[in-house]
Amino acid sequence: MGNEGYLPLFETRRAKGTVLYRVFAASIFAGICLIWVYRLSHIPKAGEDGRYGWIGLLGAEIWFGFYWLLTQASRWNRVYRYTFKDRLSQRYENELPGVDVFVCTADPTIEPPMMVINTVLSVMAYDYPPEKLSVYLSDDGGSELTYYALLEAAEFAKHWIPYCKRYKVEPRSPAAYFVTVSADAIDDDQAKDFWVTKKSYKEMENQIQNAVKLGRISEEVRSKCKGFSQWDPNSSRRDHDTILQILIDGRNPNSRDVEGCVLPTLVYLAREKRPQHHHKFKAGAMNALIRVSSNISNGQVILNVDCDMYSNNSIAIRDVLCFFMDEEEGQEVAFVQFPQNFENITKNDLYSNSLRVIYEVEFHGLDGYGGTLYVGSGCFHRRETLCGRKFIKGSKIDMKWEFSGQREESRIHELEENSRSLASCTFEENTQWGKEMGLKYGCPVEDVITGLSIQCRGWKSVYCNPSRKAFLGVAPTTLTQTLVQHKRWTEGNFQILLSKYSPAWYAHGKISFGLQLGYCCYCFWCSNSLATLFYSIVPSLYLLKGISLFPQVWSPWLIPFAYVIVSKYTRSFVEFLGCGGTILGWWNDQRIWLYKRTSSYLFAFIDTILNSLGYSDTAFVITSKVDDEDVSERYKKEVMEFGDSSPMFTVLATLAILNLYCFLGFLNKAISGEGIAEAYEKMPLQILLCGVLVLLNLPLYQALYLRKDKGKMPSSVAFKSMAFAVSACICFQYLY
Ligand SMILES: O=c1ccn([C@@H]2O[C@H](COP(=O)(O)OP(=O)(O)O[C@H]3O[C@H](CO)[C@@H](O)[C@H](O)[C@H]3O)[C@@H](O)[C@H]2O)c(=O)[nH]1
Ligand SMILES: [Mn+2]
Repeated sequence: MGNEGYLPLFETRRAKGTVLYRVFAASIFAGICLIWVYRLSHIPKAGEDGRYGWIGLLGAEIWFGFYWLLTQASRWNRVYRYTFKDRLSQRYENELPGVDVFVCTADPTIEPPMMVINTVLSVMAYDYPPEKLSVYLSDDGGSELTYYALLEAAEFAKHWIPYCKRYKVEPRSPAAYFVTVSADAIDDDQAKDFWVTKKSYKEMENQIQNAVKLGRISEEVRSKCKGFSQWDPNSSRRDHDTILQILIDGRNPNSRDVEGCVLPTLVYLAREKRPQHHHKFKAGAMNALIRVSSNISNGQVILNVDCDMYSNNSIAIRDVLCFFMDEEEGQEVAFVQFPQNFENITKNDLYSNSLRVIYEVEFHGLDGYGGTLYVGSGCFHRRETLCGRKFIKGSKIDMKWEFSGQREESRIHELEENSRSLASCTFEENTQWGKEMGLKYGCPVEDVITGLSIQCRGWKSVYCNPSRKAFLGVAPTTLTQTLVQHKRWTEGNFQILLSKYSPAWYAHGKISFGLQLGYCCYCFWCSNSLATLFYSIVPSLYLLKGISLFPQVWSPWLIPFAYVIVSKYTRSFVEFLGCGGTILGWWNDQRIWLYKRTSSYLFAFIDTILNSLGYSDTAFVITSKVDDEDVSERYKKEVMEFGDSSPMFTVLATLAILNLYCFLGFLNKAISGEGIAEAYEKMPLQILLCGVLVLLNLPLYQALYLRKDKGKMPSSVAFKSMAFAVSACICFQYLY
């Protein structure tokens, strides 16, 4: 428009102190270069001690230096976004677009129906015109229990939504609301409604929990609702017809809440599943939802949330529309991603699952280069760009909502019937779905690759991180779950690097160079495993043998090492605290950093290679959102959980024991031989490295040797890893 006096709907501000940061980063890079020079110029000659170790370290340090450069892309140019929601209301309140919310669930045992409907209720209660809001629940578990819970939720919504709107409550997930808000803090005029609403919530909860305990739907309930007839006795989770029901039709004049206001549309969908057709995990579910919703509500904006990520901020949609509807810059924005925050993080974030630095620093950095990653839950898309539309400068996507009339109850059945085929197994055959349209198939991080392809078509994205968190989810609460989740992400990211859409080459020239580096930073996660493994094994073995691989105390070459180590860790420490972490949290983060690189990333690396050779299939292991009581007790006390015989633990324990053996062996030799001080002068950094590895592993030694509870390391893992570690040390000591 370029009109005068134009007031934008959002504003972008650069982070302060970038110049200072850049100077600091340049100085670290100078240190890294000196380390490379040192390594290259001091390679031991053939036949001298430590030649192979040295060359290996050279490789590792070149890798780390290169990777460090990649990570700079996400710090170089950080930006923050601020929206003007009042201007949005002033200009567009009557023309706001339709918004379709997709909630995904896949398994009623690890994603309990109560959790699912709380998420559904939280998004139904968005501060948004209800006739423009539609909520779709995709149930890949095809579960009668989830369906039943949704039926109950549709009833409860008639009380819950008016309650939320009248008293402007936050958060709007009833479960979260009733635990965070105490009755004493409620005004007298609200108190009565509070108790009535709470009571009806509890009643609903009871009904649903009883059904869950029973494991099936009682005949009495079944006979009350004809929807259950869609489950025939022969159908199973992996083999059933499309189940689709419009529980509330927002366009039906009769669907009203207790105060007579219109309700948002609510739809249950379990797409068709057949054993002979691959269902493509979450991407498949999302694509079915895109089609089905286009027939029912066809909102121009699509929000996806996982079933555990309830809306914690009822005005988040308005934040998003400030980006989409801004007259000058809005037309190039394809999606708006919110950070994923979690409500079950403990004080010191034992498993480092809050991903603090990624969401508080790195994504702001990527945003400065034209867009953040699409990371699934908490992302708003324009329907058209998600369906494959290319960006053309000057062409506009109209967001205005057009009211298409009311719909009588009799027509709902017809609508359900003709929507059903859109979710069938065969619908996508010979179409572009999963390729150019919708979410892409074949990658366990369907979101990241889809977002990248959208950006490669010329679109930008926005990272929106307001101070009131827009979504809160459930993070893994055991070490295994954490490592498995990271393995899936790492594997997916690595596949993207090797795919047609590789940010390393395909994206070149299509997205900005900074963003390209930013993507590479995540896509190269798994390549870190080899360098990290080398660094955490070989220097320790050489320490045991008394061979130095780093500069000695009085050598000037120690200075670049010391500078890089101190400045890099100081930055990381300050950054971590700045993102709201604790000191112990930072220490835990270092441990998980090590564990991820030496197990998740390693397994992801191996699997991706096997996969590309055709030996294995990619899977999507769903993260469990429930725990046994004693597991969650330990989680709350921040005691690490090792009670699982995962092969990842064997690797971790082997490394931990190896380092302990080397460290103790070295101490023993030094004390009885040349003395600690002399050994320290000769090998300061190796002692430091091995010592830190031992310190980081303290909880693991405890789990191996001291703990008695169920979270201790299983004896089979302990036995195997002892045998591996000790034999490796002995072989190295005597044979090499
Ligand atoms: O066949 C499937 C498998 C999973 N899901 C759903 O996908 C979501 C994500 O699964 P979860 O096990 O919770 O994975 P997370 O690692 O926690 O999820 C992150 O990573 C995923 C990609 O790996 C993204 O899709 C998610 O949005 C993002 O939050 C859940 O709602 C599931 O119900 C399906 O709908 N169908
Ligand atoms: Mn999840």
